[in-house]
Amino acid sequence: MAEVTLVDIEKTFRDNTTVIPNLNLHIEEGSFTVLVGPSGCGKSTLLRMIAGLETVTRGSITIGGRDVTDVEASQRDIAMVFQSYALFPHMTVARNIDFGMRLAKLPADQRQAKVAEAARLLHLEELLDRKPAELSGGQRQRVAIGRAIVRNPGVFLFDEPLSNLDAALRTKMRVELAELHQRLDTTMIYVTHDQIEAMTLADCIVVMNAGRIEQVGSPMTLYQRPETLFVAGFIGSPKMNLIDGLIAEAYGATTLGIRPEHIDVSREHGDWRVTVRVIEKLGADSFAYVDSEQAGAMTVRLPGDAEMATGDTLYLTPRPDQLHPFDADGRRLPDEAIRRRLASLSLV
Ligand SMILES: Nc1ncnc2c1ncn2[C@@H]1O[C@H](COP(=O)(O)OP(=O)(O)OP(=O)(O)O)[C@@H](O)[C@H]1O
Repeated sequence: MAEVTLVDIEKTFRDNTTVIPNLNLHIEEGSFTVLVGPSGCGKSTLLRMIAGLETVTRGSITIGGRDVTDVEASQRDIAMVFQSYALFPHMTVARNIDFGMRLAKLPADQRQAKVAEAARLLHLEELLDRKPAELSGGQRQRVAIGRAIVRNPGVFLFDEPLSNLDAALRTKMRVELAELHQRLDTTMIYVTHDQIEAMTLADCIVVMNAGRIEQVGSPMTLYQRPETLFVAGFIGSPKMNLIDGLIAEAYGATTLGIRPEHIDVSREHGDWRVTVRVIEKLGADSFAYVDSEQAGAMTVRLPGDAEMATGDTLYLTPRPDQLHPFDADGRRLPDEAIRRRLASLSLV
């Protein structure tokens, strides 16, 4: 188990594109940290630099207190699991898991015990004699994780390990990964562009945008208190409503955010009169996509059994304590700004 610290990291590729200008990050020992952000923001590059598969242009990386900036990947006390599994097709599951330990010339009895332990942890006991082609996608990914586990690394690195799996299997593997982290209690750093994966797996999320860190925090902190407009729009599904114009200005903001579940809905009265454009029924909840003259297009959460139809008129009232005000640079305004405004409206 080890902590990871990145200081003043810059990455410029040989063609002179700077993908990461200057990044500082401390990853706690034993944490499950998820790097999340849109395609091309530099998540994989950052992970590969921690792994030692990519050099850093400037700055330093320490793992478990040891400066590994110029240390080879194999000597960094890490194990990496890729999206593509990278299994040897001609070897059995047991041989695949055993491979690194054979190379390292560990004694046979020790290797056997470790393969058996990994197989037990990952529910692979019945499959040890099969070849990768005889396994499902989820089972192959478990073998790849098994190969990482037997190395007993201080840090596990995962690069979008579930993105080749179908939705049902992804959910199952997500739960298994969370359990694995609880059992092993090892630092895990996980790259994904899927914010649901980030919210459910992480105890710490790092939101990246164009090579910079937007915010670091627990899933609920990012959800309840996004510090930037980018994080507000990125975390949460369906997305937070972001309202510009006069309504935002009335709160001293350039943009006002309100989540679909934080809007009270009435048929008789409220702040904004809206027309229902589309209703999406998901069972437990429904989402209404509505249009209003004052606030533009918005999404509102309703109970699953709400009787509602396209063209209906509704009145919406945002909950005052759930508003997120942002300035013209996309930075969150201090709470006092909104409290003052609400006080002047006698809402609090
Ligand atoms: N070897 C390279 N040379 C030049 N540019 C590169 C190289 N590798 C990656 N890049 C660029 O660096 C940027 C970040 O890539 P990276 O793979 O880290 O993004 P990502 O956030 O992981 O994206 P995705 O979610 O699509 O995998 C991209 O613009 C990419 O084109």
